[in-house]
Amino acid sequence: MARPETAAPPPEAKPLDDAPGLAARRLAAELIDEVLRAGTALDETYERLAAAAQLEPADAGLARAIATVAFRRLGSIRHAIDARLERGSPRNSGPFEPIMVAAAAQLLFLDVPDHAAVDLAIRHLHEDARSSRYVSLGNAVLRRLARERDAILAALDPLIDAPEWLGERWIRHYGAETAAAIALAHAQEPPLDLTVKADAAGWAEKLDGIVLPTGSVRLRGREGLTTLPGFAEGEWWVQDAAAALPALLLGARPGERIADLCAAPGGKTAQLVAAGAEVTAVDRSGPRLRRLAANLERLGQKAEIVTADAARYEAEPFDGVLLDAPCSATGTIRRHPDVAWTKRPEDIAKLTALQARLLDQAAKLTRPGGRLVYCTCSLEPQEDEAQIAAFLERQPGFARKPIEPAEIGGIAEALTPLGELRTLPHQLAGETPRLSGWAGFYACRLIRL
Ligand SMILES: C[S@@+](CC[C@H](N)C(=O)[O-])C[C@H]1O[C@@H](n2cnc3c(N)ncnc32)[C@H](O)[C@@H]1O
Repeated sequence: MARPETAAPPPEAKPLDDAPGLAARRLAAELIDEVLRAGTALDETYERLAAAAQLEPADAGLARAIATVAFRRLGSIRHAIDARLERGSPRNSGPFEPIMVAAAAQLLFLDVPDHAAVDLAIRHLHEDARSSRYVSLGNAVLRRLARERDAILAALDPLIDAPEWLGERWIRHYGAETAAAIALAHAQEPPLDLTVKADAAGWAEKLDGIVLPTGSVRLRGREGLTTLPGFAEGEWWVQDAAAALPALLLGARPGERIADLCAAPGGKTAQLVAAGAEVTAVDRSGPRLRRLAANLERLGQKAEIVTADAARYEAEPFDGVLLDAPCSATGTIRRHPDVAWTKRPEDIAKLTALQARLLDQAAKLTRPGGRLVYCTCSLEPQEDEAQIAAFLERQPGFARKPIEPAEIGGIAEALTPLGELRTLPHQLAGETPRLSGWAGFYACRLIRL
């Protein structure tokens, strides 16, 4: 009798190399790979992958720091690697590229000892059969990067840290000099800005910060946010200084009914509530509205929260409407450097169409005599100045109410000739390059005649 066939036992899975620091590098390379392939935001990818990897907080933090600097300097990193790969990037090499990018980010831009960055990358390349064929190549390139670091850093051109199509648009819209200044600002880590309920000077002193001309508090440090005085008490929230301007420009007064469309996670809702308005916060994302609700709870604030597509949301017209429209977010690249590499030119056209629909609905929700502020965190005029020009053609019952320099701390360079807000990342000089700049924001204030 033939013996029954028994399946061969599965090959024993090789235990993962547990060299200290390797798990952090695995997560960093995975983050770089996934964000570039799937086009998902680094923040949400990190939350998902870090939870699955179950790393020590220090390792998870290091992985995130490596991935963030890798996206901030991706053009420079790729250029430095490619220049040392004589026959180009090897094909079918599995995770070779993200491992090399993560290692180069450490060698060129982070305070990591060279031997740790190189040794861990080599161990990592060994873990995948496809990349293990290129261990000697990877080793040679990384050692050259370490040896030639000073020359590489001296020759950096921040403009290549944005994809070519994006850099070209900045040059077209703002001129070569301003485009270079924007790219240089993006190369710096961003400062931490707070919007305070009251007593900016007092909080600046307690938290070692400076009061910016627009009223936000900019901290000199960046550590331990949730343990700082005033966090648990809900006295302030984190919000880029430029992002704090659109809600101010609406000029909400106590008791006024204000709609905040596309409100989550609620930085601007909190400002409107703090001004004493009765706020209805509308967003189509349930999870993001849950974050808004949690943020308001910490701040001890209340607003009506509505989950809805704002392009179809109907209600009794409001005294004021703030529309913080979904956009390409190219004004936030300094804070979210992955944005430069996940957005595509075709996204801008799609977003422009959605913004127009949202604007038309926002117009219906504004009472006669009421104000409508439209804003985005985009550097693209198509989403901004041109969007409003087209809106005013369609809606002759609205007119611009120009913004005065005094309303934005006297920073006249952030206003267009038509009195619209156009902040750019290189504006707002501070004590050091890291403490300078703000996000790129656009806002236009309209009134319904
Ligand atoms: C720029 S963010 C808003 C930031 C927010 N205003 C703040 O200050 O914290 C854009 C928001 O638009 C929301 N959104 C996108 N399309 C929408 C739509 N059709 N209706 C309602 N909300 C939308 C997104 O869920 C996202 O929360």
